[in-house]
Amino acid sequence: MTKTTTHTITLNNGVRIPWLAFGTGTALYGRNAAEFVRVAIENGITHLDGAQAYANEDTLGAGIKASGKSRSELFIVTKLKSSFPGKTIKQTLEESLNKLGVDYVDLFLIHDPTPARKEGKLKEWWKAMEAVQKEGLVKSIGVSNFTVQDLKEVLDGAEIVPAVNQIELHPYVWKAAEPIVNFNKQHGIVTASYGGQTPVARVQGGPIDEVLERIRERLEKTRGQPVTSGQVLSKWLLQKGAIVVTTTSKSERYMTLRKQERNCIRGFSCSMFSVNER
Ligand SMILES: NC(=O)C1=CN([C@@H]2O[C@H](COP(=O)(O)OP(=O)(O)OC[C@H]3O[C@@H](n4cnc5c(N)ncnc54)[C@H](OP(=O)(O)O)[C@@H]3O)[C@@H](O)[C@H]2O)C=CC1
Ligand SMILES: O=CCc1c[nH]c2ccccc12
Repeated sequence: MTKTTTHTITLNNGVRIPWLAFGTGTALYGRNAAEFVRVAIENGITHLDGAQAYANEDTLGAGIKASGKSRSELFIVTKLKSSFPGKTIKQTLEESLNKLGVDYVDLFLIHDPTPARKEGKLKEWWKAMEAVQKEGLVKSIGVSNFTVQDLKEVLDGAEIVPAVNQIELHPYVWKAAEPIVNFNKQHGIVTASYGGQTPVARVQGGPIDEVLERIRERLEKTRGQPVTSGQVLSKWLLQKGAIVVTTTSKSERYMTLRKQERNCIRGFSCSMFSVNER
């Protein structure tokens, strides 16, 4: 198997997380993700973003198995679903591990603070997250869609600071996201982004199109090779210090994703990143 270069960010517990992740939600939600995941891994992507709510952890697991990659070469994420009546957080995680066919995940996130917030149970949920990390079922724990207020509540009395807060991040939500990104940074929490391609994938014709096009053209000229608006958006995320969780349902875009990582990082010196061979 060929070795690939992976750009990683070091989390607050010393664990290294690959900067680019392949997501199994949105386009792949509830679908058989196996072949998409296998091909993503074949194209050098080692960070796989799943969730209990995506209803496809079993096929994410099948794709991982079919890739032939050893467990230590992959970074597997899953997220706690919003509601799990009659079960404990640990039980839902054990079900995920079973479906994924692994005995630990690299990162386990609380997907959505809303239900716990409503019931005043954010601290209780976080205690249960800390417990599964201590038991070795997950290497790192974190959160998703958490506001500054949610984070403050969890940090008050936490034994383990969340390693990651995965949030929607692109220029159209920057005003709302900036305080969260800053708070994450101040507390050693790595920001992971989703929805980063929104300006090209979902809101074409918006006010930043012109700026994106200007930057794209300039980069294309200086690099002497094609640059896409999507790459410009990923570079924007990189400059904010954010992990990029993206996805595609089209095989022709896999190579672009990998190229996107190389092109985004090349020529951008950032002490946050380390490069390692896998
Ligand atoms: N924590 C959370 O609450 C959430 C997490 N996520 C995670 O993040 C992952 C990615 O989320 P998502 O919001 O889809 O990510 P992106 O914003 O990166 O969007 C990916 C989508 O953009 C399309 N796309 C990519 N490039 C282009 C282009 N140049 N022109 C037009 N369309 C393009 C792809 O379509 P195509 O298939 O045609 O290539 C794909 O469907 C999810 O799979 C999930 O794992 C997502 C949402 C919420
Ligand atoms: O991951 C993105 C979609 C999703 C599924 N469940 C939740 C809960 C809260 C926010 C987003 C999502």
